[in-house]
Amino acid sequence: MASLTDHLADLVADVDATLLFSPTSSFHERFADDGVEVVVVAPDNDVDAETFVELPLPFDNVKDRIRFGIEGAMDEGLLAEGDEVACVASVFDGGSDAVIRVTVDEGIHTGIYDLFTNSRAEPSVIRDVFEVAIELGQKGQKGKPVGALFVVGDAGKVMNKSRPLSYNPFEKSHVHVGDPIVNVMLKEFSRLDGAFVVSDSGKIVSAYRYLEPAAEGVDIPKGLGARHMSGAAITRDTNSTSIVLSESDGLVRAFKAGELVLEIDPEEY
Ligand SMILES: Nc1ncnc2c1ncn2[C@@H]1O[C@H](COP(=O)(O)OP(=O)(O)OP(=O)(O)O)[C@@H](O)[C@H]1O
Ligand SMILES: [Mn+2]
Repeated sequence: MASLTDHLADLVADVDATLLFSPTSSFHERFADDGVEVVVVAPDNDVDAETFVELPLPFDNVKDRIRFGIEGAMDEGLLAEGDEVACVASVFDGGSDAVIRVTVDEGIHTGIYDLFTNSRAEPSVIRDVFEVAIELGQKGQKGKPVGALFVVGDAGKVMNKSRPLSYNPFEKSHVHVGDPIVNVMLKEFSRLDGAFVVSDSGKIVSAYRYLEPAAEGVDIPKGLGARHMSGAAITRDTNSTSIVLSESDGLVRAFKAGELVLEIDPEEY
């Protein structure tokens, strides 16, 4: 046991900050007089933490969750390059069951925090679109895998860089993503070709859009096809964010400024 205890002591030695992921109140209180910066990362600030980073998605992938927390804390000036951080998180459902030590550096920065907080679209809109894409990835359309492409934010410009493949079923309607009925409609229409265009505030502007962004210089992982390429490229050509569900590998990916910033397996949610 001694070596295990030593290892744990090493893990947390001389850290500059502790990140507590979704702590209970009593657990959080124990850190009050610790003498190091404590940052709570959670969906809500139920524990009234002084320094708090809001998690918009549960991020089942612990690396993504930690990246989100660290990038958020960096953005708020709580952490800086070179800092040593102890992250206390739950990997299984058993409360705070893991301690992970991370050195803050550029390598950890994927833009995952930026994706939600510095997009033109409201963070809740990005989250709602993610949720639709994740659900669609879990269930498919009538049991069959489907793909879908959502371009969120800067809708006017996105419309200018695209053309209709057919009649727009959302023409003149004023419906918003996040509304349960609308989410059912989006899933129905995922059989249609092309992209959904969603405004900054979450209004569904169009379905059936064929995107025609300039794709030169867009560098996305090899093996991804036209849906992903056009979805990535439009985010360089406009101020939008794309959320893409792949029909072939079932993953949900997000692109911003022409780059892949997040990859989620819906089966893990
Ligand atoms: N430029 C585009 N704009 C909008 N939608 C597109 C565009 N190109 C392709 N798509 C849509 O993507 C669908 C799949 O195309 P493709 O297989 O080349 O993409 P992919 O990136 O491999 O995606 P998947 O992993 O889902 O197969 C097409 O049927 C079409 O609906
Ligand atoms: Mn394909």
